[in-house]
Amino acid sequence: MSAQIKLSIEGHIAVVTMSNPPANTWTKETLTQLRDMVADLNNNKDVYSLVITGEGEKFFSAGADLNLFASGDKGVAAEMSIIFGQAFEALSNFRGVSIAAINGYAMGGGLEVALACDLRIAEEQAQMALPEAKVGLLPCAGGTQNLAWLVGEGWAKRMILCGERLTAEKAHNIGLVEEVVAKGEAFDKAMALAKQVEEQSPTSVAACKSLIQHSRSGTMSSALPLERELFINLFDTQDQKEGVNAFLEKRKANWVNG
Ligand SMILES: C/C=C/C(=O)SCCNC(=O)CCNC(=O)[C@H](O)C(C)(C)COP(=O)(O)OP(=O)(O)OC[C@H]1O[C@@H](n2cnc3c(N)ncnc32)[C@H](O)[C@@H]1OP(=O)(O)O
Repeated sequence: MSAQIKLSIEGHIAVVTMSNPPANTWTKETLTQLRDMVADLNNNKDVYSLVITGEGEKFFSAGADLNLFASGDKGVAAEMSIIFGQAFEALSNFRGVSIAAINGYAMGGGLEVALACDLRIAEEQAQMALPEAKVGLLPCAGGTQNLAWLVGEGWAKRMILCGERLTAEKAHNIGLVEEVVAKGEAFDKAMALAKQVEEQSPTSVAACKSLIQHSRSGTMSSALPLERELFINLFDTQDQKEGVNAFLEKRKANWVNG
């Protein structure tokens, strides 16, 4: 079977393209491909960031392939919810910076994959929703938690309980996406941000990301000692010495990701 989740590596950036026409929907196969791809990328020390986008002009992703749920088979529900969890948790835990370039509709699991990323850039015509309840389902791929965390309970409830679909502008106003760009420009903007990431030490970025993730589940009293511990651990890396010395020597740092 040809890849429906396509990968290309451009310098230090992994470009992941959802390519399952017509709506770039998620199936067991596409989720397995994403899960395994992110695991491989985590082992590639040359990759510092990941940009994910949808093929075509209309859809980022319309979420789970609803044909899979038509029979009402509970076994399929269990299988799909597990692989959704594995794929999107792998993405959330990606060592580098992940950026969703939302180039069209991001619905259900299609928005949840963007919510599993660190950053989101949407094109002006993109629309976003978690409409699972409209079809008797619920967002089972982190959506209830990630959305509420990102935009607060009020807007999460408007979107999940009332099925409200947001324009890119509205999504920006409530903090669901950090930036809105013109049609056709999300990918280039995401790549530019990923290039910006290359100026940071990848070891620092990985440690900082794990600390920010910790803020969701840990307490301040556990986070502050962890911050100090990871700060001290950076001094075991070459990147720490390279970064400080490059500054003092007024030159660009050459990261080794270690
Ligand atoms: C844990 C995760 C759970 C989930 O993700 S559940 C799924 C949540 N997602 C949705 O409910 C979105 C369903 N799709 C839509 O509501 C609409 O699409 C849009 C509003 C996004 C766009 O509407 P329009 O412009 O009229 O396009 P169109 O004709 O509906 O879609 C083009 C083709 O794509 C297929 N399609 C769209 N979404 C899905 C889907 N989620 N599962 C399976 N097929 C889908 C359609 O059926 C159609 O196909 P054809 O051209 O053969 O008629």
